[in-house]
Amino acid sequence: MADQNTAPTPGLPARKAALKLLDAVLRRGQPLETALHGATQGIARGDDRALVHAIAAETLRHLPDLDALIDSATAKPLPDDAKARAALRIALVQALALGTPPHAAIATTLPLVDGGPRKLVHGVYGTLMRKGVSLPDPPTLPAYADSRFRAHWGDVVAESARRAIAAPPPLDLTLADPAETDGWVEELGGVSLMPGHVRLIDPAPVASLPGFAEGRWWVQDLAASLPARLLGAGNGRRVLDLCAAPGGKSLQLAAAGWAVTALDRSASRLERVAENAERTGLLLDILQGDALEWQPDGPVEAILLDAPCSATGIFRRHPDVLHRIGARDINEMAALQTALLTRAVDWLTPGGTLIYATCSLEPEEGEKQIESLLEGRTDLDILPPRPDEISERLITPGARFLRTLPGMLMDEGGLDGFFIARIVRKH
Ligand SMILES: C[S@@+](CC[C@H](N)C(=O)[O-])C[C@H]1O[C@@H](n2cnc3c(N)ncnc32)[C@H](O)[C@@H]1O
Repeated sequence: MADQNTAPTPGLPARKAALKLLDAVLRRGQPLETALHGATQGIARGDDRALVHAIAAETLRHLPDLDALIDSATAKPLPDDAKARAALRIALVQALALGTPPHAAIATTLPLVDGGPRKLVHGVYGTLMRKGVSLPDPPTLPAYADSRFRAHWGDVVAESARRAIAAPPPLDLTLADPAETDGWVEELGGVSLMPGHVRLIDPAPVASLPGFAEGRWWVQDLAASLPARLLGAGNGRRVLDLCAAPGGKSLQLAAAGWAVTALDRSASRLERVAENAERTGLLLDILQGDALEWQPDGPVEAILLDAPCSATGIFRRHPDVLHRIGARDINEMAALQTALLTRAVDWLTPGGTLIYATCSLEPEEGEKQIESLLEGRTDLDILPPRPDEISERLITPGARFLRTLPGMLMDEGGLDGFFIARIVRKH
C-alpha cells in the first residue's frame, strides 16, 4: 500500500482508529469487519478507512512475529494489552509490511502515546530499525491455530496455511450464467478454475467492475461456491437454504433453476440477501426465522445447511479469526451445528438431499459432525462428490466428503478451507 503520510495532518486519526480496531478484535473478541464501522466513526475519507483496515489486518497477519520482535528489544516482555505494545505493533507493521517510510511510521504513532510510554516506544522502535529487522516470510500462525492445524492436517498443510495468511487472497466471482464464463474471463481480465467462476488476481473496487451493477455476478470464494454445485440443476424444484445470509449460495441455487426459500435468523443480514437478489434479478423467497424453531410445511427434496461456524477456514480474508477462536467457541459452534443438522435432516423426503457445509478447518465442525449424525441411522447415506461436478483436483480419491485445505490450488491463488458433505435420505 502507498504511504498515506504525505498529507499535512499526517494520518493520525487513521492510526488512532487502527489501534481501536485492534483492541476491539484482540481484547473484546469482535470480528474485524464488524468492529471496523465503530472504529472508523468520524473518518470521512474512504481511503483513510481503507488504511485503517489495512493496518489492522496486516498487524493480525503478522502478530506473533511483531510481538517476537518487540520482545527481542525489551528487557522484560510488555504485557499483552500494554499501550506501548499496541503502538509498536502498528508502527512496525507499517514500516516492515506496508511500505511506509520508517520515520513516517513512527512519527504518526508517537502522538498516540503522548503522556505515556512515548520514550519506551521510540527506544524500542529505534533499536529494531537500526538492527535492520524484517518480518519472517511466511508469517508465524497464532500458536493455538498452528497446533490445531498441525494436529489435524499435518505439517505440510500448516505450512501452507502460513503462506496463505501472508497476503489477502485473489477476488473470486460466481457468474449468474456459467455459459458466459469465457466472455467474463476476457472482459474482466481474470482466469477461471471452474465453469461459472472467474478469479481476479489484482482486482479493482468491486462496484466499479463491469457486470456488477447489472448483477451478472457476485463475490464468492471458489470454495464457498462448491456446496451449491453439489445440488446440481433445480429444474424448478424447491430447496431450503437454512442459513442463507448474505445470500451467495441462495443466488447460485436460484441461478441453477431451484425455487429457493432463503431463511436466516438475522434480519440485518437478510437485508443483504434482498439487495443481492434485487441486483441480480434472481428470485428468492426470503424468510426471517430461527431454523431451530421454524419448520417447513411439509417434507422437502433439497436442503442446504451452510451452518454458522468458527470460520477458521476463511482466515486469508479474515486474519482476525485465528486470534479470536478458542476451544470453547469451537465446541459451542459444534453443538449448534448438531442441533441444526439433526433437525433439518428429518425434513427430507425419501430420496432427498441435504448439503451440509462449514467454512471451518475444525473436524468437530465437519467430519465428526457427519460421522456422529450417521451413527445408528440406517436411513441416511453419503453421496461423495464426483469429478464432473467440481474440479477433480479438489477431490481426494476415495473420500466421502469434500474437504478443501490450505495448499490446494496454491499456484492459482488457493481457496478457503471448507467442509462439505452430501447426505441422502434413503427411505
Ligand atoms: C455461514 S453464514 C451463511 C452464509 C450464506 N449461506 C452465504 O452463502 O452467503 C451462517 C448464517 O447462519 C445464520 N444463522 C445462525 N444461526 C441460525 C439459526 N438458528 N437459524 C437460521 N439462521 C441462523 C447467521 O445469521 C448467518 O447468516
